[in-house]
Amino acid sequence: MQLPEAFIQKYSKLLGEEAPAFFHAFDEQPTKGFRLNPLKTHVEPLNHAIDDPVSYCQFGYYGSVSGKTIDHQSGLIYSQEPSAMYVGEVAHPKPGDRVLDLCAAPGGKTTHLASYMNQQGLLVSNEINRKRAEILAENVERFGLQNTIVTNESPDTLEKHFVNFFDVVVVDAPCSGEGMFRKDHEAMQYWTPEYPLSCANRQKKILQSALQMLKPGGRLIYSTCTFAPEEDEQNIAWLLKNYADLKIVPIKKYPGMSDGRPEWADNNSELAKTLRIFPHKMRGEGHFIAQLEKQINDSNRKEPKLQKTNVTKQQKQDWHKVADKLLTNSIEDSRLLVFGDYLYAMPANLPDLTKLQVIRPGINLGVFKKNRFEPALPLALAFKPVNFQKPVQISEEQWQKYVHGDTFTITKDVENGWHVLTNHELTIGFGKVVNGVVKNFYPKKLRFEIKN
Ligand SMILES: C[S@@+](CC[C@H](N)C(=O)[O-])C[C@H]1O[C@@H](n2cnc3c(N)ncnc32)[C@H](O)[C@@H]1O
Repeated sequence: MQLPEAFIQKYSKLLGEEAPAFFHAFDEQPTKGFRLNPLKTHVEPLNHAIDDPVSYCQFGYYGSVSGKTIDHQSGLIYSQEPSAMYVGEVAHPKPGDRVLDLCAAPGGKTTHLASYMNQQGLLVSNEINRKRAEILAENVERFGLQNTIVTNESPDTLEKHFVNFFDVVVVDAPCSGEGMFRKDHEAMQYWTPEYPLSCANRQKKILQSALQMLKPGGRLIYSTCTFAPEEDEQNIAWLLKNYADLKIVPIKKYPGMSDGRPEWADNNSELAKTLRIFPHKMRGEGHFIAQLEKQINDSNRKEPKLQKTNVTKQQKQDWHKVADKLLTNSIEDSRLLVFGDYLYAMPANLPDLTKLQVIRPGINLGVFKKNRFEPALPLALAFKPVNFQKPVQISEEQWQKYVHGDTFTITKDVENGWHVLTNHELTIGFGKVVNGVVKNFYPKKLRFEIKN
């Protein structure tokens, strides 16, 4: 790969003897990987081998993902570059925690963080870019997350709503993406010698907001997929100088992982506790990770007002008419929230969202049409087959028709009405059965064709 000349000069100087091996790694194939979704691992993948685990990630495997498979469509797997998997592993929130993923699209870290939370607590997954936030919401829904809301805010707006609120904040920062060069050659086109510094300034602003939202005793996980010291050790050095209440928490280093480089910042030896993944030392594209803790102080912590349900009597009736026949356990009415024509189930104890741009305030349960309610795909994906009454098992051939948007026939003894469709013990979506024909409600924008 033809790396920019200034890049070669910079890293020759920084890495010395190690530099040739580092540059050589850019000519190797990128490393691919995926994580299994523990919310759905009552079954093994159908279409992907899990014989090459990533040693440092509980859910991670090496291998590439095919999107047009039951594994992917059902949310059983999520494609993620292996070194990025260590960010979620370091963050490792507990069920019940309040967690913020501040720069979240397309959702690699969010889905990973949720994997430890077992649908409990609250995960706020935020993305500043609207289009990317919509893709993030799609991935959150595919993964079946019940405790996650997706917001589309700038960090400085978000910070006003969640002061000292979160147990864990992840800042997977927009960066100069030097670790992406091998995977995405275009990333190199943006690179100039000045680019890392301009990214570092933007990252400092994001970090300032992140710290406002972190509660005393909480942890901040900062990561980038770049090698640039300006965005990595130098930003952490800046934090330590400017925030007396922050301390670095060491990160466990697996074979091949490297210490952060104090000499690439202000020589503060604490910076060695941060972590670097280099592509010439491990099977991965490269990452920088730092973990910091906000010391306990006596700052005032005011609990925010909670979001109240706003569903009308008629809407409640329309929802229950469908839900009572579809679900084995009901969703509490106090969690129902209407946004436009859509009905959502909020996570428990959700703070008031009135002034925020919200893409998804919880599970999208469905849409109110004139005098009726139509269940939506995310409701099917958020639960297991056992959580639905009378699930209908479909074959792989029927699944292919379903994801293509076609109607298909099933045995005539299946009752008319809404049914969750399953394959291989995984929920796939909803179909409306009318006299042995399954009407297709798979969202148009997600449809795809399998060419045999
Ligand atoms: C490295 S990507 C995040 C990847 C994501 N965490 C994942 O694992 O899938 C950084 C994200 O930050 C967003 N971003 C860009 N400028 C931002 C800003 N000023 N504040 C917050 N986020 C920003 C980008 O749109 C991008 O989606």
